[in-house]
Amino acid sequence: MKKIGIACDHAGYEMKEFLVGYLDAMGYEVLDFGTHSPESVDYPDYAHPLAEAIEAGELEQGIALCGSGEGMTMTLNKHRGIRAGLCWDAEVASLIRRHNDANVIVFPARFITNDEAVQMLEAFFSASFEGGRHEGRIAKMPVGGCK
Ligand SMILES: O=C(CO)[C@H](O)[C@H](O)[C@H](O)COP(=O)(O)O
Repeated sequence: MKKIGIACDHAGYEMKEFLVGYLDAMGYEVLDFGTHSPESVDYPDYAHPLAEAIEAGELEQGIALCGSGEGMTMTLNKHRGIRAGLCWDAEVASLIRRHNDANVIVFPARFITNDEAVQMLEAFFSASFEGGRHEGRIAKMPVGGCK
């Protein structure tokens, strides 16, 4: 069974709950890092634990959500072992796997529908890293990281 981590702030809470149900129905084992209510919280408090679990090898991939997706993406990408891509459509969701070997997909929950999120997730899960010319580009990414 494939294990997937998911994290959000209050702005992504409702969509996160929907996606947890969807992933469960699809047979994924879901590790839910919260948040667990619509009460206002700070997205880094949820982004860092998801990133750390991936870096520790507990998970291969994750999903993150906040209002615009930007705060989650910025925070996750401070981790050397994380390549998080903010997605607005299925083609980009596929490309972040195929070209960037992304290990986290991020959704702007206040700007997309649940159906759009599912379409992007399906594209993300069904794509694989193509390697080749993209290998060297990925190798040049890490600079420091805060974590
Ligand atoms: O980090 C963000 C923006 O880059 C997220 O979209 C947050 O969810 C958003 O800032 C939360 O906004 P709120 O007014 O505190 O609900």
